[in-house]
Amino acid sequence: EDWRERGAAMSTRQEVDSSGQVQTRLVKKGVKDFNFGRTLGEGSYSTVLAATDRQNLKEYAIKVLDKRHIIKEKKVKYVNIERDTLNRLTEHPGVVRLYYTSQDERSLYFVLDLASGGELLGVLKKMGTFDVECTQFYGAQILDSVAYMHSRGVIHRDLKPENVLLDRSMHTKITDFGTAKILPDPKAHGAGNNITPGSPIDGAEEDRANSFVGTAEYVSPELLNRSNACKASDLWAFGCIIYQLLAGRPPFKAANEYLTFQKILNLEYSFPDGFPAAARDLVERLLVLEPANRLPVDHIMSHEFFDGVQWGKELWRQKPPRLK
Ligand SMILES: Nc1ncnc2c1ncn2[C@@H]1O[C@H](COP(=O)(O)OP(=O)(O)OP(=O)(O)O)[C@@H](O)[C@H]1O
Ligand SMILES: O=C(O)C[C@H](Cc1nc2cc(Cl)cc(Cl)c2[nH]1)c1ccc(Cl)cc1
Repeated sequence: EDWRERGAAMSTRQEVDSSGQVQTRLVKKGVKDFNFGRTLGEGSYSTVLAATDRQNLKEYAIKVLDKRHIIKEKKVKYVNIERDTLNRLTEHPGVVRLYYTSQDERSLYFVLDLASGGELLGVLKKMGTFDVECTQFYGAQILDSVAYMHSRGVIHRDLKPENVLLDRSMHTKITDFGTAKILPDPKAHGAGNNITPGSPIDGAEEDRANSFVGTAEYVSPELLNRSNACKASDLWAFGCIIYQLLAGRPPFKAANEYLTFQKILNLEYSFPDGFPAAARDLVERLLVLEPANRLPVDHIMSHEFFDGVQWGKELWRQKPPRLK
């Protein structure tokens, strides 16, 4: 049955019922069904541990959050947005998959895909810069994943090499959806309020979640001009990432956030000598102040810079180019 396919989330228990019959019950897995391993990393409100499912020996990443800390730091909204967003994005190889959530009296748990290759940022720092072939491949995987998110009505709002993880075969897995925006579903008119059941939030927290601004170097001008993020905001960040993979540094970087924001609003950046022409043309069509004038996803996919890239399933089956 389908629960076997979703094996990660369910396990069976043998129980004797009132008439003495042995019953096989389907129970949702708890964290006690896992052997916890090494710490993969720490966030401001979370610890991520490698864990092995004792039953099927599969490896996962489990993100553990302390309930008291989440509530004290007023992050309940973010945790529930992360859960709601990940629950909408389960059908793409380029997005970290959430198998299920769990909780006990002290903690919340996200049981996620394990991305054991670390962050793209780490690989880039080790390499210095990527060559065109690697930038094409990793750029294409990130773009394919962003296209999927947008098709599911999700804007990431904090795309950056730090949030692009790598799995064991060095394919990308985008993570960190706590600050994502879920666009109102055009079909479901007035379907209830948008408060997730079981999440005590107040208006101030709601406003904070909406007024979120991403990481300085990748934030789009419209977000700095106090207007809301749109899908094109993720494409601005994508342009910054393509530039950074080839140049080894993001296009807008200054001594402090305020000066970085000024550079963004004045579109103050330049290309290093030798920056490949096709990549330059693509970046120039993405780092555009007016969101509506940025290249849309399908035009990016057919841009000269991505000539030769096989989009769709093939992109996720092929061996990544060796990082040299
Ligand atoms: N699915 C995963 N597989 C492997 N490592 C992961 C996974 N998810 C997160 N990590 C690593 O664990 C660390 C903490 O991630 P987490 O999402 O908890 O916090 P963060 O978003 O990095 O930090 P902050 O909450 O301050 O933004 C990160 O450095 C990340 O590289
Ligand atoms: O079971 C679900 O999926 C819904 C719950 C909702 C939920 N219960 C919470 C309790 C606390 Cl104390 C804090 C938050 Cl953010 C809480 N969010 C939940 C549990 C675990 C996680 Cl990681 C996210 C959301």
